[in-house]
Amino acid sequence: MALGFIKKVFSFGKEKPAEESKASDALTADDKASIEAELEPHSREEDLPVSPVDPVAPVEMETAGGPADDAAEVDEPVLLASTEMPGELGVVPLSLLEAEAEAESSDGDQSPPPSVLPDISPSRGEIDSLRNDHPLVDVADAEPRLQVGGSSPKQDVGQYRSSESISPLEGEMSGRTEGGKVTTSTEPVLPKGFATRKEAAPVEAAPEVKLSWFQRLREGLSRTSAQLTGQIAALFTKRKLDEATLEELEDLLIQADLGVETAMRITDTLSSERYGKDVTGDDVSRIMASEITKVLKPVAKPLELDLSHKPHVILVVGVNGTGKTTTIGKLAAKLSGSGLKVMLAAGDTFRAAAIEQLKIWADRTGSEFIGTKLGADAAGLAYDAFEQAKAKKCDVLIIDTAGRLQNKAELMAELEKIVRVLSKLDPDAPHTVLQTLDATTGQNAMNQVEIFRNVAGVSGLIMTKLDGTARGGILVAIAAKHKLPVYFIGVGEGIDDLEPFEAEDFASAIAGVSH
Ligand SMILES: Nc1nc2c(ncn2[C@@H]2O[C@H](COP(=O)(O)OP(=O)(O)OP(=O)(O)O)[C@@H](O)[C@H]2O)c(=O)[nH]1
Repeated sequence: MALGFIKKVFSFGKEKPAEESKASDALTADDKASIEAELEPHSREEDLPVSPVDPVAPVEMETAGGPADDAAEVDEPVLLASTEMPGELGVVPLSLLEAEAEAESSDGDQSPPPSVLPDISPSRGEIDSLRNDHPLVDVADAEPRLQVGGSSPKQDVGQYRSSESISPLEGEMSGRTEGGKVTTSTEPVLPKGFATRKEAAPVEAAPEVKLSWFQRLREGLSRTSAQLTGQIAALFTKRKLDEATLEELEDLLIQADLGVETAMRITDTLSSERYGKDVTGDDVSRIMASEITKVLKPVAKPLELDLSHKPHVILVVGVNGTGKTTTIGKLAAKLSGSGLKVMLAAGDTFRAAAIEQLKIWADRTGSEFIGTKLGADAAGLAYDAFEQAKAKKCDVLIIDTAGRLQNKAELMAELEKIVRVLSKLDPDAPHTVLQTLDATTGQNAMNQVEIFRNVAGVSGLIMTKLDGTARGGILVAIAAKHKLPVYFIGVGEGIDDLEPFEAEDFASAIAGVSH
């Protein structure tokens, strides 16, 4: 296609018609040389001057020609394309170009108005000579490269884009000549020395992988297990099993909160199997997992519901912050998810946020909700809840309670009263007293079980936050001492992050072995 014209466009500034180059004539030869030298490096797109963004066409302008002053610098083989195509195929009507050329030739002032692209618009003479030189090529053919970004050439929207930002569609629209023939191609044909920059494929964010509950349990207990297995491995490096190593091992196991009873079970078994022989850390871990499983298996029980009660009343107790409210929400989700009608009662009347939090869980799980005002009598609320749950034929009523151990006497009195009131309505109520234990608290959990067991007659446990930096060893000690059922474990804050307690899983996570 109009190669002559393209050449002209590319060599703009070097072969200006006399009338167009008057402004630059004012420059000295030295000035010109320095300008040319300065222009030379602008062979890369990023070096081109950037114009203000066109509000009419706020599109992917990679390179834009500035107003007329800057235009003199665009002495580059930059292909031009329209961002907004006036008229058919975005071609500037010939009449406009002619009018522009006329205006230029008649205008005494040689510095063109900034809104026009005088530096690259062909003059009338150029257009005519283009016609004569290439009779088969319509002038319009050349013009998609010569664009004013609006319908009027007077608009200050001289958007120049490098060929790299010309879309394939535009490339297709802008026919070109090859060997004198008009061709169309989807890719813009670039001059030698140029290459189309391919857009880098967007980097896909790695999908967030949610760990399985067992992985979270393992991770939560990894501190306990890593510390323990590391110490055990160090203890048994190139040592035969003797009294001293057994004693040291027992100490390590007790420090890991497993309790004296379980620690002795492990050392006894190890001693009977390997006394006087070489022992590796793996041997100890395997025996440890097996002995812990034996301690936990009897307490890993499902939470039994007696649905003949309607409602089966579950009273949830525990120190504040151990996860009572969250666990109630998770339980409600499981129960209502299996079609049971559940009511949640906000018996922690000391904390407005606790009431609000339980209400949110009730809404989330489609459970009935009953609450009272802040500071109201919790036992009264428990009574009302029981009556209402009966009236509404709820299958399960779960009652939240306050857990401020710092006021132990008051707490004991309140819990005792709740239990007493409930048993007036049903001698077996509450049918389950669940205590939540925070796995990150370690040894303190043992004391908590003792206190709440005496006050509220705890009948089963749920250990929460086993996904955190848990110190799960204490559950083994509690199981060995209290033999209370452990129903579930909390492995996250989400509604589904409550798993039935499995002795083997827990034991192997603590011992750091796979099973
Ligand atoms: N990571 C983790 N966080 C938990 C788990 N269970 C509860 N939590 C968080 O522990 C915090 C305390 O939980 P709550 O349910 O409010 O505890 P609470 O015993 O009802 O506390 P009070 O209302 O103050 O008596 C909240 O931020 C819970 O999201 C769990 O299994 N894993």
